[in-house]
Amino acid sequence: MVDAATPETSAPKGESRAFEADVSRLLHLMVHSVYSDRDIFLRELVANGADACEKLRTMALQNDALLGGDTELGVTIACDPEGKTLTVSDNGVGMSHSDLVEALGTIARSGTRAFLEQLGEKAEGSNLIGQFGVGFYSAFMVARSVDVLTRKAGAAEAWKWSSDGQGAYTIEPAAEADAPARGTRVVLHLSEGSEDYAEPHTAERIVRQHGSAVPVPVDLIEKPGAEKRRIADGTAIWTKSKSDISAEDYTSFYQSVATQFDEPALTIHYRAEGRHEYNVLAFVPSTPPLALFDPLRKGRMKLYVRRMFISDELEILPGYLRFVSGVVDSADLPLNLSRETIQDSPILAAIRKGVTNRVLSELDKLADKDAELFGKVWTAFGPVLKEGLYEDYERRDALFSIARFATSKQPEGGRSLKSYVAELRENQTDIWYLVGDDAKRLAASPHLEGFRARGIEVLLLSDPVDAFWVQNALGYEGKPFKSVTQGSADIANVPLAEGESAPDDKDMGADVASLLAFVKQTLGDAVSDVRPSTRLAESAACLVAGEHGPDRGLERLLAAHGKLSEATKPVLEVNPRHGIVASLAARLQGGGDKTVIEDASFLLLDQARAAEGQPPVDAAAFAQRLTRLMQSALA
Ligand SMILES: Nc1ncnc2c1ncn2[C@@H]1O[C@H](COP(=O)(O)OP(=O)(O)OP(=O)(O)O)[C@@H](O)[C@H]1O
Repeated sequence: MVDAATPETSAPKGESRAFEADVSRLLHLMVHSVYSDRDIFLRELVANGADACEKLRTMALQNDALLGGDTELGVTIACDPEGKTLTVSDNGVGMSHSDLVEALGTIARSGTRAFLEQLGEKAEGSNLIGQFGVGFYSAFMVARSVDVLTRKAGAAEAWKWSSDGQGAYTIEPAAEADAPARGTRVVLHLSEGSEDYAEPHTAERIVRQHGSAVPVPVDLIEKPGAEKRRIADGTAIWTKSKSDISAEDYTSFYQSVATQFDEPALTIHYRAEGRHEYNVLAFVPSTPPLALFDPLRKGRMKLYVRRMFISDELEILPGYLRFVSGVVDSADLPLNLSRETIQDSPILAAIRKGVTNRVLSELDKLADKDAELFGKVWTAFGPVLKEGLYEDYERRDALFSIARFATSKQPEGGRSLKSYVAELRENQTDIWYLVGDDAKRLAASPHLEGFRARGIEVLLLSDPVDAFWVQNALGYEGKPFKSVTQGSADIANVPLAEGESAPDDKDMGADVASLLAFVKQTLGDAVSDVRPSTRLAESAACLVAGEHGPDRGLERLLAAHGKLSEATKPVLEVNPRHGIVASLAARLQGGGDKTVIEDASFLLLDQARAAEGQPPVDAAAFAQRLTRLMQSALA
């Protein structure tokens, strides 16, 4: 919220200032934009005017003198086809000198920053503008120069900001005759080829398309001297009944409130009644918003109280639902509370709980009703929703119910835990999982062989957050989660699938047992143990974590983030029935030169690491060993 009447003590007279470097870059893009839907600039300016009105309305609750006699807040668009200008005015909160410098010389919006980052060094990405909208600066898509005349509510002085979008702008005191009594007037001197925007029917068309999104009335003045005509009534869409709202109205409101340009995948509109009354209109996008993985995890819900905008900074939905945008309008919250007091209010807590539960249950319903659409939502937001599995114990079951996974049987994803559990194999007591950072590598992991041979399905978890929730989740429907790379895999009781065979420790002859002892001695400190595996069918060896240490995938993740002071030593599991193992065991029994067996021991370890996407323990030694072995094989 803006501070109302900050006195401007030592504001300089006329001065020229350079734009922040990023603004210049952005403006360059705007001016040279080839983006075809330039209409968005008007929508951005009208939205800014409406925001300014709402800010003032909220501030006036504490200090009604700010409104003075001018209490009907709104936005006016004035066309001048002859003068080739288009003016968007509001009688909202206005800007002081420092507000101007801050707001119109730098980049404040996180969305705009993200847009620039997304663009990287490329300049040709200007078609992205349309997808994200870039606020005030989009005016330079159609204007060769822009004047902003503004007077902050309650202030005596007014300011004029001007720029041709070429790297600098000027600010000077506005002539009293030019200045609005309160609020902001943005005058666009239209550039060649954009003169059509000075035509009243163009402005009217654009506003009508998006009018239901604007929470204050919008008037049109068709030409200088003409009467105002109302073209949007400013009725808040969420207070209307569903039957009076068209799909287009919902979409355009969504696009404006979410600053997204896609269709919503899910629209949630309802009125909660009972102990607390509030209206909710919330949307799940169909494509991920920018800055989705911003560490601040800022939400996108706005709080209104009886149609009065209060804040878009309050946490209404938990961080893992930060992709949901929309509005909550409470009938019960007092209007004169500070943001901090509202944040702690029990009424907001009740709203938070109600809306969170509702969003999750609507997602669950969508999953039942339209699996394909839900699949898209899960692909876009699953990694974010899964953060809830880690941090929202209370709703873990609700989240488990909507979560979908890639599994060894269904690597393309979309498997629910419910269906996993419904198809457990005979004697299978656990939900098995494999964690890593690469879905493809997981699907090809040797750890899965023994599970495959027994028809046991394994969840393949490749999102960064997976390693964390799965470690402290108790289980699902009484079945614990168990890592296939940790501890001993007691799956021997699960019968083999038809035509499959898999090793078990009983398969191991005394010669293999001596080989494993030799390998262990050779590898020394590099491993904590070497033992026969029930996990493997085709591969010769794999690495697993001890029973109590972190899972292999989690350990790699912690190490990558510098969160592991000392790596634990893995266990090397060897397939006792593998051809290599049998030959090595025979060679060991036969006595003679042990170099080959030593080399092979290290190579077994290194190739098990490679299967996990890890480099060899010692790259130079690895190369020498491999060369020696190839030489003797080729000799
Ligand atoms: N008509 C106006 N009245 C008062 N302040 C304004 C007006 N237009 C712009 N501003 C100020 O300029 C800032 C930047 O505007 P811009 O449209 O670029 O982004 P934004 O409105 O903050 O972003 P968003 O659309 O995501 O809310 C605004 O936050 C506001 O402080």
